[in-house]
Amino acid sequence: MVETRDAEAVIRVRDLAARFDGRTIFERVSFEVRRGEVFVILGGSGCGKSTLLKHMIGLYEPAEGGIEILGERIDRMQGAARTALLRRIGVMWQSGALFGSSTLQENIEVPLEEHTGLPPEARALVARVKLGLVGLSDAAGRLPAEISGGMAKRAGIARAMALDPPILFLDEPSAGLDPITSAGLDALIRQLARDLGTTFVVVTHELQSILAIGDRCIMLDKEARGMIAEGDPRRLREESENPVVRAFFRREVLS
Ligand SMILES: Nc1ncnc2c1ncn2[C@@H]1O[C@H](COP(=O)(O)OP(=O)(O)OP(=O)(O)O)[C@@H](O)[C@H]1O
Repeated sequence: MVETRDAEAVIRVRDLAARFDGRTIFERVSFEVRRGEVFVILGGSGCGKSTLLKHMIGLYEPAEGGIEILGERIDRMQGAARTALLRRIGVMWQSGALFGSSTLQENIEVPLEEHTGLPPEARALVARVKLGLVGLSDAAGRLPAEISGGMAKRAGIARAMALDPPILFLDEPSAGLDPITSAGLDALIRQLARDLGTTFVVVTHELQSILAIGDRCIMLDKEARGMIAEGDPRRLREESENPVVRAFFRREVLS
């Protein structure tokens, strides 16, 4: 595991509250994500994991509190400054969301075409490098329909990395994958964090993945409407005295 204790914070969430139509999803959520770590947001269905992720990438406006990404208040930014900040983060949604009629290579070239002035041959080269990083060099010419679910996730990561973002957000990366494919994806995430120094924020409720990839995590809870744990997932499994946290990590059923 990467030693991240003294690393600088690249994301700071302070006293964040999310409300929809007067209904509080969570409140008083505060934590930091440090450079180069794999940070996991976990919790049961409907506790607000995706909602938190959407706040962190500026899609939702906080009801209270604020979010700093790479030293800038994303929730207060607008226009060109906001677009520039958003270019510095990559996001892979659960669906992967590849363009079905384009090859993997073309899919990865899309953000390069939209956001850079690189000539076509340089875009092609960068796309090849990104596909190589996720182990898909041989699949560059294939269409999304011609690849497996695990390959689609890898391609989604390659596309999210097209602009070399220092922070990557992954929404339920192992959803729909069998355990072996999922373990391969976990290994890839760890490798990218280690080799490239990329910071990962991963939303998941897959216990095996959390233990395999997470340097640190927070756990949200629907009933508590907020955070009920923060720290190294392996330590939480051993040491947490919160019955909900213990039950989650030890796969116990709460009575
Ligand atoms: N735009 C929105 N408008 C109204 N309610 C919303 C909106 N987005 C999320 N919610 C509500 O917030 C709650 C938390 O949803 P969210 O999708 O964040 O949970 P989650 O922890 O990611 O769940 P899951 O693991 O099932 O994906 C749900 O009750 C959902 O209906």
